[in-house]
Amino acid sequence: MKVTVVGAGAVGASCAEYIAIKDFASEVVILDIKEGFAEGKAMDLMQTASLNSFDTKITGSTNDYSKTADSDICVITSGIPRKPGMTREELIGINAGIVKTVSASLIAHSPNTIIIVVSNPMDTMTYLVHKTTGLPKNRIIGMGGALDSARFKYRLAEALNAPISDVDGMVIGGHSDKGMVPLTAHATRNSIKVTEFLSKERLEQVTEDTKVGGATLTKLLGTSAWYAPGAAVSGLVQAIACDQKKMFPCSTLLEGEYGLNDLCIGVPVILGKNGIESIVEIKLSDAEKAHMQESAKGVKATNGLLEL
Ligand SMILES: NC(=O)c1ccc[n+]([C@@H]2O[C@H](COP(=O)([O-])OP(=O)(O)OC[C@H]3O[C@@H](n4cnc5c(N)ncnc54)[C@H](O)[C@@H]3O)[C@@H](O)[C@H]2O)c1
Ligand SMILES: O=C(O)C[C@H](O)C(=O)O
Repeated sequence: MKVTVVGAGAVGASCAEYIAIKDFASEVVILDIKEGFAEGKAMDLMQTASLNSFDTKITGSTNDYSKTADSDICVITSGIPRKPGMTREELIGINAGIVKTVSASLIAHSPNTIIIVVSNPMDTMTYLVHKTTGLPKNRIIGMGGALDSARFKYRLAEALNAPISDVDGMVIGGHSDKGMVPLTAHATRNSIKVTEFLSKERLEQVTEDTKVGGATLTKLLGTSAWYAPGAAVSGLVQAIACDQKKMFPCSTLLEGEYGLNDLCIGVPVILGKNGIESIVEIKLSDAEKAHMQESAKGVKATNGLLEL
């Protein structure tokens, strides 16, 4: 199993590290445009192999896509992150050009690959990959919901004063400050709905804190987060590499599911060796449906800025 990660920055390196530590891939190639940067990150990570007990071989490449040839899975993290006060949507001007060029170069060397898009604004970048590469929809996956759900569980555990392992919950919708739809009515603590334990007001606070999770970290760090994003990507990569048939909310092209068309947005999917093996349609309340429609409107407005 060969995995390429484009972008050796904060998220790309974190993602490569988590993939290696989980020790399911034979090879991880990190590629960056900055001279020597990916090679340096790869060497530093390889020097953790004996300490962290993994056998995954990590190599780096300065923009030489021949090194990525025949990758089973490619992760795109290249592009600029936001600074405090910015929205993810403001990154479109620079990141669209990068994602378009990078995805074409990856596919030229790995025509059968599955692509995971991380660069922001992620739902729109995932749609761009659809529009420009012609890959089948099961092989283009946007990562956002897995991260947002992890943040949702963190906030739920905080509100419940419970260990995170007690808590389950999912965030669907767009990966944006306003577009996320945390499914509070479906969230549970050990199979009991959290609505049994938390007031409506406290759950509204959890929802709000979840939606601005990325912005909160960006304000604290001066740039956007990387540990949880890297871990979330590694979870998707592992589910595909190990054919786990796990359910994650991922951004995928919708063709009528959830009453939505011609956009990529986060919905629950099953991930296995073919990438997105199916889209799971769950029953939403009228309020949740309305939030999804509103979220889709936002994603479509950003898609409208693409020069296709
Ligand atoms: N979808 C998500 O949940 C999620 C989570 C975190 C970050 N992000 C996004 O991921 C992206 C990367 O964030 P980061 O914190 O790692 O940024 P970073 O600046 O640390 O790293 C980005 C890297 O991309 C490289 N790069 C730029 N253009 C390139 C090109 N054409 N080819 C190859 N490499 C290129 C840069 O040299 C840099 O090393 C941002 O757009 C950020 O918003 C998304
Ligand atoms: O917040 C960001 O801009 C980065 C990423 O999308 C995140 O949610 O951490």
